[in-house]
Amino acid sequence: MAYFSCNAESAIATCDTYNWELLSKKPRNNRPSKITEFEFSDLHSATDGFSAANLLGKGSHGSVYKAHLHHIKLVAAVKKTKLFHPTAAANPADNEVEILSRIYHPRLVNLLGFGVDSNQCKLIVVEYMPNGSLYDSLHGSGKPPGWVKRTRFALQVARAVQFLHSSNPPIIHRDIKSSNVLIDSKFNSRLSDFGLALRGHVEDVKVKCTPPAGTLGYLDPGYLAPGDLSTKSDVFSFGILMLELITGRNAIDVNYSPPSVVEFAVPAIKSGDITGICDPRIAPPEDAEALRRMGVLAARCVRSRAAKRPGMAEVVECLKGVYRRTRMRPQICISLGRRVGRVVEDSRVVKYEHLEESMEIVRGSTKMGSRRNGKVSSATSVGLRSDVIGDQVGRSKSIGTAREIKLSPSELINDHTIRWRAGLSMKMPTVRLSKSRSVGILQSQRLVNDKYTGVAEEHVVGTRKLEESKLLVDLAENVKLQFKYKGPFPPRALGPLDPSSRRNVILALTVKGGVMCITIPDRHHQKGSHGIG
Ligand SMILES: Nc1ncnc2c1ncn2[C@@H]1O[C@H](COP(=O)(O)OP(=O)(O)OP(=O)(O)O)[C@@H](O)[C@H]1O
Repeated sequence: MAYFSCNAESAIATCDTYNWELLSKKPRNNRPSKITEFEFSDLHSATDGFSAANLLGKGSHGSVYKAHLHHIKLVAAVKKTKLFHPTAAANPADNEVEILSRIYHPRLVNLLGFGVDSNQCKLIVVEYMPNGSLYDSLHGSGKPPGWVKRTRFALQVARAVQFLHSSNPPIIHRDIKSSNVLIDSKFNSRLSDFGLALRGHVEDVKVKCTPPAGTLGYLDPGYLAPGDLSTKSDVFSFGILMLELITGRNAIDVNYSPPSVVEFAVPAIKSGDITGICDPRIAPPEDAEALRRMGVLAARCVRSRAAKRPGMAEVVECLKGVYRRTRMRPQICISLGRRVGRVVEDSRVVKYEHLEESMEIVRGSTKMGSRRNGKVSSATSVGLRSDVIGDQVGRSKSIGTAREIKLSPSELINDHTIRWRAGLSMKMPTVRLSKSRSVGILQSQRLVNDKYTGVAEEHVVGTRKLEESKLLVDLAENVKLQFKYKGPFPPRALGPLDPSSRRNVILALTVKGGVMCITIPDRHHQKGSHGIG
């Protein structure tokens, strides 16, 4: 193709199978559609002549415009790149198209097509990301994201980087930073900007001969010469991004001393003072352990010796656990009359690891007969915070005998509906507990997340006094949670499982065939205001 004959690199690309996807009928790499070569006139009219109204932003390699491609019913982003000297060693636009045309991943800002203008400037057409960048989200004037969102963003970016590193040959992004992480319409993060990316093995001539590049603050300090490059340079940049997520600080911010986020955060992480460096604009996470793990992981990623940094597969695994823990609070769990062992075995249990961990805590603590089979089952209060109750009871110890209390049906239960409510300023999802005997978890936060991403992380503030007559749980942001179930009426209420724990109220309600346990972690503990009946 003439498009790639403008410089040496492109010529190689032409000989290589760069354009296979343009030519092949069936898209590969799970790409939903094949890459299109757009007419300039189409892109021109789609962007209203690259008008200022459609300008999305400017980068070092060009300007990005929103494009309404009516003829194919698509909104896209068009990167209008600067004119590069034909003899320049590497044109980022060519490079970006070359690499993106070979890959597709849901956590990347994927290539849709390309074009060229009358000056032979490349036009790169990529998926449109309507919710700005992670940089904007963290450092802009809007409400900063909470911990659930932050850990999810981290995990999603990690997955994207892992995908790149595990490609054959590997792709090293070389410019991982929060402004290159864009947020899509479903508030998922996507890695973008492949202008500096290198595809090849470290021993390949191209990789060995390309001078170091990246963004100050994110750049691996050990990457001083072409030969120093490895996937671990991306790991370093990703570690900075994680520190940015934890602290809410820029990679380098001269308004602080020390200006480097590494120097600010890593000593504190090493000394165990993770909460001391948390973004002060948001409340600390429910699960300090999750944050500690993320902090330790970030500190490992930014180690000065590349060999000591973890690989992205390990990073992803660790972040999966972190995300899982973070989003488990608050949670509402149901165990319908099953033995603990079966719960653990049940592959449908979404939060397997967490379940197992939590069940360790309560094993044998609250035995009650299952109506279904008459066997003794454990009431699995899944999701107990080991950091909250661990000190008192230990992981595998009993947390006490359930005490029966009476809750007034008139106030607590209304037409088989159990309500927790505070001020009602927004509509919340209703969770139906099915009669099915399968074991599952309903997470209020998850459900809320999906629909109300803007308030995802600040739902549970804590428990109020759980009186005989009413159950009132205040939720931040004036959130109401409402759960419906089709159990016997009225349900029998038990709790708390651990009367000595002043920081959790655990309510167990018998429902048909088993027990529903609800754990409400208390973040804003008020002394003396707890206890039941
Ligand atoms: N696919 C997209 N959808 C929506 N907006 C985008 C898209 N790609 C880029 N942008 C916007 O355009 C801006 C410029 O993007 P670009 O990738 O050219 O540069 P950058 O990454 O911000 O900076 P640099 O090129 O110096 O690394 C971004 O900050 C972003 O706001």
